[in-house]
Amino acid sequence: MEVEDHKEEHFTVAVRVRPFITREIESAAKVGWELPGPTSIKETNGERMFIYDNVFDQSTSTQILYEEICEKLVWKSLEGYNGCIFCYGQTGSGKTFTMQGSRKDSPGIVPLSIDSIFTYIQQTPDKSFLLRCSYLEVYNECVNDLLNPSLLNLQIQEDKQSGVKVVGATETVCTSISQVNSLLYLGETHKQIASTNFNMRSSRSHTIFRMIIESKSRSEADNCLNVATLNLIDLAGSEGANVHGPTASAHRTREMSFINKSLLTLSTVIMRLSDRTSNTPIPYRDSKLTRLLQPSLQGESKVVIICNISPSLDSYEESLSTLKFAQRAKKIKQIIVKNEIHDSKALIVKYEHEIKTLQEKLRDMETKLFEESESQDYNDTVVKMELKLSTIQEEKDQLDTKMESLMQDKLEMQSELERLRSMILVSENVKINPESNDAEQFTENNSKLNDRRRVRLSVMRESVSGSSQSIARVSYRPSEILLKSGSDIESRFRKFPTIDESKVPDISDSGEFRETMLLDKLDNLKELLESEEPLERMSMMLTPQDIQEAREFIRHSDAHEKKEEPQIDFIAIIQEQDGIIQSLQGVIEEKDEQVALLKDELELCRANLARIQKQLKEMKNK
Ligand SMILES: Nc1ncnc2c1ncn2[C@@H]1O[C@H](COP(=O)(O)OP(=O)(O)OP(=O)(O)O)[C@@H](O)[C@H]1O
Repeated sequence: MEVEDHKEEHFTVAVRVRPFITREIESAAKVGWELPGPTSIKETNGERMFIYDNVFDQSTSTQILYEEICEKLVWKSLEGYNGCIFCYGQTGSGKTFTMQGSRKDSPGIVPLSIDSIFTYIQQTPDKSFLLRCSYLEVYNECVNDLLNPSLLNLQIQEDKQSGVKVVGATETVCTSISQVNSLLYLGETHKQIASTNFNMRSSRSHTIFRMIIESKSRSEADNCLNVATLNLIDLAGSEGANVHGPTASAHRTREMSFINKSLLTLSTVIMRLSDRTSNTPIPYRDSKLTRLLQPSLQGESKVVIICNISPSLDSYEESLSTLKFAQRAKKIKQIIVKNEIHDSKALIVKYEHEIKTLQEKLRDMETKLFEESESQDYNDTVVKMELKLSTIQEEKDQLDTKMESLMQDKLEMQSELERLRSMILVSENVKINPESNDAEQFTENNSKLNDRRRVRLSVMRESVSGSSQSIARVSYRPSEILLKSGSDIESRFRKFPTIDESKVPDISDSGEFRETMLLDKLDNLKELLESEEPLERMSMMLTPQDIQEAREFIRHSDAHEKKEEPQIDFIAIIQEQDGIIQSLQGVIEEKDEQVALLKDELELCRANLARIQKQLKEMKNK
């Protein structure tokens, strides 16, 4: 603690005379006091005159009063000096009007102080502040929390370090004027108010709005911290028996006796403090009010007392008593000290430390997030998955197309089968007469077929000798199969012996070929059905064209050699092909599942990436 200039200071004491109110005007009350100057007040019907720091007449607004005697004290509290402002006076003399006022028409000292505090903070960029507010009332000698009505009869504790403290009282950290005003409003709703003969809205309790102001230089070099308490007190008014009339309830009488007792104790404390020659103990502990005011009254605070009086002669005695109280208070001197703290117990230091730690954590997290979002691995994974997805999608599309064409082929084969069946029936039952017209027709067809056979053989030979790059159909020898495929399938079948063209028998003369060609193809087809590769299996499928060609070829040879056409099991072929179609459907379904899974995974990856980027962006904005 540091003594400011080591100078003694008096309490600042001012008197405020309110205007006549309706009740007084109606009773044609006479003026009891006149104001000869800005610091003096004199009896209208006598010689008594009192001098104070300020005397405010009926026309002075609370704003002027505040600027004259309160503003400096509030500023001082922001520099680390405790401050206490309270209004004293008889009931209905204007204490609440002066302390609270009305926000709209005539703001009181409390809202004006709050404005000053925030203006000061705004205009002091080299310091940081922390503001905590509490709002208490002393009602019937019980300390109640006005910010939490369930907290009643709180205990007052006193220790050397933290001074007088109300245990468990709500302390709210406030960061804006509107937040403090909300607290005030909340407190007002819980305050004890009743209607009396003197005041429609009479305060039945003493209320203490307390702000604890921590302030600290923002310079690293200066680690000194100031903590000040600003108490803004609206006392209940002293009351005579006439305040409630002869029919006063026990409840009101009890309230009145508590109010008067505590005010009397305050009066005694002020009297003892003003008489420095006396060694009599000061009875702070005789009332809750004086216990709470003790730190301010015994020398730790700058104090401003506003004594409110009615101008009416009818209230002369009460006003005189108030003026005498003010006169005693005026004599009190004290050495004001600035509260400087050099340890880290203050909340602002604790919070600053927490902020620093959190900022460091945030920076770490930001770096991690940045690294992760920038990580090649992560992006690679996304790219790889996208690629995989598109490959599988392509494969699936390819399979879909093949599937469609297979289905089409199957339909054609079925219709061909029907046609062939009818033809087989005809050839079995009907003997062909070579002399007939039919035979002529047959011979003509036969020669056309032989032409086709020759063309076909030359294509086959060309293919086998490698002159054709894209082989539509490859025939190695009669027992080999007919293939339609791409180069991979082609190479797969290069395992078959390479053909020696000179040894290729004349197809037209080969009776074996006619019978075995389709059967071989069927055998190969069966063998390849075991294959793992659906595309290869599919490529081995017989097309209706294959079947028709083979059929015609066989029929022609049979006719030529006058042999019976071999019975080819087309139903078996279709069934085999159905098997392939089914297995293909299975593969397509698998692919569908894979695509769906990959899409989900990719979505997740993208969502994660978006989330990380968003977090990063928010952190950067902060
Ligand atoms: N300076 C003033 N100008 C105009 N009206 C005032 C002034 N002071 C007080 N009044 C009016 O006088 C009445 C009583 O004032 P107020 O309630 O502030 O008295 P009080 O001292 O707080 O009374 P109590 O001790 O019973 O609570 C109110 O109607 C208030 O509006």
